[in-house]
Amino acid sequence: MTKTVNILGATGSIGRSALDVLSRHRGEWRVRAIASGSRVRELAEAAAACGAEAAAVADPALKDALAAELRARGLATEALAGPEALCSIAGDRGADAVVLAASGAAGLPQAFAAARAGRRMLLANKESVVCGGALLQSEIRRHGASVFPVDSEHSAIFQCLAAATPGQRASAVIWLTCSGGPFRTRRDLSGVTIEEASTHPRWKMGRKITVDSATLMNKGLEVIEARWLFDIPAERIRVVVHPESVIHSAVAYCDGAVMAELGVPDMRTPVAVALAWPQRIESGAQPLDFLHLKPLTFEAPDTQRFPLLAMAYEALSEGGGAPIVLNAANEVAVEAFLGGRIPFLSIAEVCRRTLDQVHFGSPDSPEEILEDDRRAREAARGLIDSSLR
Ligand SMILES: NC(=O)C1=CN([C@@H]2O[C@H](COP(=O)(O)OP(=O)(O)OC[C@H]3O[C@@H](n4cnc5c(N)ncnc54)[C@H](OP(=O)(O)O)[C@@H]3O)[C@@H](O)[C@H]2O)C=CC1
Ligand SMILES: CC(=O)[C@@H](O)[C@H](O)COP(=O)(O)O
Ligand SMILES: [Mn+2]
Repeated sequence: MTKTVNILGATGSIGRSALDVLSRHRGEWRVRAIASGSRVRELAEAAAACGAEAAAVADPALKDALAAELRARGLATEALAGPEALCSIAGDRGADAVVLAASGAAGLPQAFAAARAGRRMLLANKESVVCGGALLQSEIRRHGASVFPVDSEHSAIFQCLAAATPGQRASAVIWLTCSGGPFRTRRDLSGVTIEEASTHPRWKMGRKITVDSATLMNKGLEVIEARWLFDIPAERIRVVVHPESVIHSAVAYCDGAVMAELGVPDMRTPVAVALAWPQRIESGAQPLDFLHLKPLTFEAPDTQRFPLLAMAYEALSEGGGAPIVLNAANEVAVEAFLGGRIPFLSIAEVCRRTLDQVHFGSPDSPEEILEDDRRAREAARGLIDSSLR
């Protein structure tokens, strides 16, 4: 029987990878609804390509523009708009799975909606896991939702942990691999340009996550993401720089065995794993050829040049609202960097100062998380504005 899927963030890098994988399995999967932030033309084009029944933009003011784009393509796709429409798509009980691939904390309400509706969650939006923390995980458990990580490292860990018993997990150590980003070997980061920070050495991704990879904040977010997705404490999550990005992460067991997942860097693989698990389906990714592999290398991360990785561990250890504050400050700082308002090195500086200045207890609801997020953003923006004066 054909299964149905909804995709949040359908116009983005992950969304397009998901649509590509799905296009290879039209007999088994049908796209029911898709959503994006504000790019209505791209969303209508995606609707035309995948035949979605409904399409939604986050910006409520763009509903008519979206409807016009859909009409212009002769589509009967229903046009929806606003944050509630996106949450309805995320929590749609008529869909067999939902891809959560919006960028940033904007994806948090959608993750809670999917969790509360007990959905099969194909989860790429790491910021919702970072900000949602224990609360999101408890909602997932309470409502019987299931999470299939799409982030490449977490997909690898998920696969490496698949056969582990609770006892084996209890002492397992996670090795999160990290490409090192574009500045792995660059000593002086003071003159980094927007273009340099927006070019990843291995992966083609959205702008925000690409800059996060350049600061190593992406790895910091992924440490926090791993802590919650796999219920493993930070002390047993280690980061190793592996510039070739062939090993996507590994799990070390107490008997010395290390399970790793390898492959060419192509996000269609983790999307296909999440979509089909426990089956395996064609993703379109090239096979890995061991006979033509260059040497695989490893080194320790440099937390002096890349302080955001250490800051993420610190936020985890502080607990409460600290991960929300760090994530919010980072989103504001990356946006300011991409807008040419602050230099690259100020991203970490803004995060450091916001983390020192803003403290919240553990939130009790998604609304409280969003309020903490809002207040942390305000503080980070204040710091940026005062530094520019
Ligand atoms: N790209 C990758 O390879 C990987 C990405 N991830 C994670 O996946 C998520 C998506 O990343 P990526 O695809 O690179 O990002 P992109 O910037 O390429 O795409 C972001 C998507 O989110 C949509 N969007 C923007 N604002 C909102 C909103 N308020 N509500 C709903 N959707 C919105 C965008 O719509 P619009 O086009 O209209 O702006 C777009 O479809 C991030 O959390 C990232 O960390 C994780 C691992 C790898
Ligand atoms: C593809 C993916 O999952 C990204 O998160 C990727 O890992 C970024 O690479 P680095 O953060 O290791 O540079
Ligand atoms: Mn990743």
